[in-house]
Amino acid sequence: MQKTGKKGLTLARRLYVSRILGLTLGLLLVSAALYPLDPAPWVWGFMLFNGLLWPHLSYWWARRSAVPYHAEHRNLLIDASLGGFWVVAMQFNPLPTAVTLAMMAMNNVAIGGLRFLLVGVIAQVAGIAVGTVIFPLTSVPMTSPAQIYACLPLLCLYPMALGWICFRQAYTLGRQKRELLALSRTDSLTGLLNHGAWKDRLNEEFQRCVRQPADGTPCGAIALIDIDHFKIINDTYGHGAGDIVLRQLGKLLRQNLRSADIVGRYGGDEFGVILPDLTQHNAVQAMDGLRERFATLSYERDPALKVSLSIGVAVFNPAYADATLWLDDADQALYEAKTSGRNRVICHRHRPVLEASTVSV
Ligand SMILES: Nc1nc2c(ncn2[C@@H]2O[C@H](COP(=O)(O)OP(=O)(O)OP(=O)(O)O)[C@@H](O)[C@H]2O)c(=O)[nH]1
Repeated sequence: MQKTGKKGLTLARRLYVSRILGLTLGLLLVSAALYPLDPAPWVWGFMLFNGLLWPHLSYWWARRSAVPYHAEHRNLLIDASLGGFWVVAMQFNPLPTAVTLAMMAMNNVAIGGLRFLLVGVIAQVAGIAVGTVIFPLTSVPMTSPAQIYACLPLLCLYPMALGWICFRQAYTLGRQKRELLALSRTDSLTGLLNHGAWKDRLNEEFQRCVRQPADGTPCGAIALIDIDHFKIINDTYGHGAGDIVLRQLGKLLRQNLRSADIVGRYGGDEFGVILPDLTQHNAVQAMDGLRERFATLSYERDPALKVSLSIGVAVFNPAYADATLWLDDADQALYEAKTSGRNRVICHRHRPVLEASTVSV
């Protein structure tokens, strides 16, 4: 993340490194091509400025500008036009010319796609036009063996560096995409799966149960958990205290269930749990253990606060056409738990399984 909030600072930093490398190696190539042409001293001076000072000056310029992103686009156009200029100064020496233009094209297409490639070509043509006025063509130079060697470092190292920069960028984007995906599936208050993500897992679990052979092995159960009189808790102790209760319940669920169990915040004060491979008896026992533990929790901020849970459980039934029917049965059991006095676990089939006062399965 950019701490300053300026758009394009990361791009400017990336270009700073690649510009230092590209122009330093380019300096070697241009010097080798210019040397036999015996250019004026100012040409050598300008070449040294372009190769050694321009990378730092352009970075400083981009950092100081209000929008470094735009400044870097301008800098890249200056790079391209200077490239055109040096091509003429080298009297279109074939290999240095081809390497210079190809490396710049690769740079521009990597930074701004085809559109920027085209704009870069126009800038190069402008640089060539200026160069032609200053350096009229006098010969048709051939590339000497020394000049071929002078081209090799740029030819070999620069594509590798640019490839590495692009790889790092793709890697960072991939990581950020994964982080965003995880965030989009997480409930920010409790850190559990959110409604949509939990329902996706329920559908997956339902499909697994449908595929499971009917050999008597239990497929599992789901539970809907609702905090009793949560509205009164909010009204009496404040919304902040209500949030603490929700977080406590999330923590209790995370810490007391198996790693295979899938917990999510279904919405408001309602939580969903998928309990793979458990029998009805075991699922109800696990939920009742949670209910009891939660009822004993105390709250530092509000010592008088006591909170209970109502829980509806439904085991998988092969007759279900889809996961919604499974969920409906758990919801119906939860409704029964609420209407029959709260603070209890009810398993679907309209039969009270566990109550606060009577623990029998
Ligand atoms: N503090 C807090 N409250 C929430 C949040 N999301 C929903 N609520 C509140 O949760 C309460 C849920 O209340 P109801 O659905 O009426 O249920 P209840 O008061 O628990 O009553 P019963 O379920 O019948 O026992 C509402 O007052 C919502 O405003 C949240 O993220 N934080």
